[in-house]
Amino acid sequence: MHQGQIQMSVHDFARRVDYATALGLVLAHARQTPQPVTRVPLTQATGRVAAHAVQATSARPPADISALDGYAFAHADMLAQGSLPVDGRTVAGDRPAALAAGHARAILTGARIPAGADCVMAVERMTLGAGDQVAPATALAQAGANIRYRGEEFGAGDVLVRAGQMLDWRHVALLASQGMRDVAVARRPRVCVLSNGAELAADAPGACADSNTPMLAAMLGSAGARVRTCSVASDDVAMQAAHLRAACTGTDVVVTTGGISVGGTDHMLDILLAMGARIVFRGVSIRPGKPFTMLEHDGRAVFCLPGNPGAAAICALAFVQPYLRVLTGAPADMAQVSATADFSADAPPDTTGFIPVSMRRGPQGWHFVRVPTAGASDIIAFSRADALLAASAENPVRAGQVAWAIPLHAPSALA
Ligand SMILES: Nc1nc2c(c(=O)[nH]1)N[C@H]1C(S)=C(S)[C@@H](COP(=O)(O)OP(=O)(O)OC[C@H]3O[C@@H](n4cnc5c(N)ncnc54)[C@H](O)[C@@H]3O)O[C@H]1N2
Ligand code: MOO
Repeated sequence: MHQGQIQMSVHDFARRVDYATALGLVLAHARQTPQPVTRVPLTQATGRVAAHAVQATSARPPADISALDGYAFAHADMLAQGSLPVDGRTVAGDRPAALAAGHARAILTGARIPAGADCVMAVERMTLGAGDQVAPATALAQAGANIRYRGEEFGAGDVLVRAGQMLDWRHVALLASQGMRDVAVARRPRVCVLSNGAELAADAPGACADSNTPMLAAMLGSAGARVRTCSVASDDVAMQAAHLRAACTGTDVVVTTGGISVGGTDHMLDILLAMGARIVFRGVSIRPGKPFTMLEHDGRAVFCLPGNPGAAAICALAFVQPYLRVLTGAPADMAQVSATADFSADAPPDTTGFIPVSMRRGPQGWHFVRVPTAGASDIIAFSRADALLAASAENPVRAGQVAWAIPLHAPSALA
């Protein structure tokens, strides 16, 4: 279909944009479409993005406290008298009475320092003698020793979590230390992944298993999206249109794979245009992934990824993931990794080539090593690689020089 001259001007890739332009358009759209805010319990906050900055409501420690189990006393008294009688015991959670003049106080770790004391020594460094007198068994500690001072970690009003911070156990600990039980976060983007093509039917003569739907659900789900999927094992326009309309219902983002090139069964663009969608860009000068097309439908982003699984993965990593991050208020490129390239690569003019690389630790640090790939349909290259390097005429990869890459997995999975 659409073999005519006029039709081709909409459908072909003559007006494709370059990588930087496409990414800029993707991120600009995300910035003008912020996610609503919701509150989640701290136990469910990992992987969510803080909607606002959170400030400390109280200092930490909230008072001067003992770092040890031992005895608290006035340094000058111990220096003058050599030993001091013990006037009692203070434990964590107490509000201790002031130290009786010329006395020591038994004190436990985390307990408040009684007024009048300015030094703590560990119990194993002191001897307790007749008449409940304590004396240093070793050299007397310095004044101020073994006291954790009020606010030495942070003060009331200090920023504990920045807006846009991806939360994990570190922030959970900080917020819990303030008595907080929940936190305001951006709602998880609701994504529908829709694959299409008659070859996806199990009984098709040349059946092809749908790997794109599970792949993208896994990738975008681990990037924080709430993903639902739909596999349309047909090239029928009416059926695909019905599923695309359903995909748009109740979602923030729609991701399609397949049916976006210029073949006779590539219907995604026509269906979306008929639904009133607007083209943001049609095609990108990247390899693989050239047919990647972005539309906007009723305010939501619709990303049409090529059906070739390797190309679909690259477009999702390079564009959809940053989109989802920015949508939730997180920085777009928080996940880039750098290392020294151990190979050189140029890209054809006006094209950005994506190169899978593995990361190897050498005596001088980490290196990017090229992973062979069969191209746009290749998915095994990704499981042999750790990151994805972008090479262009302006930014060629040069052996011995530092390069930046999009990681394919969490750093803990590095061999
Ligand atoms: N005349 C031109 N033809 C093509 C061009 C071009 O510029 N001019 N671009 C080529 C490029 S580059 C790509 S990439 C493909 C993209 O085509 P589509 O996005 O329309 O994808 P399909 O044709 O539907 O499928 C391509 C390929 O991928 C397999 N596939 C599809 N869906 C899935 C899935 N869910 N899971 C696994 N594999 C899937 C499908 O069987 C095909 O082998 O267009 C070129 N053509
Ligand atoms: O750009 Mo296609 O995605 O190379 O096969």
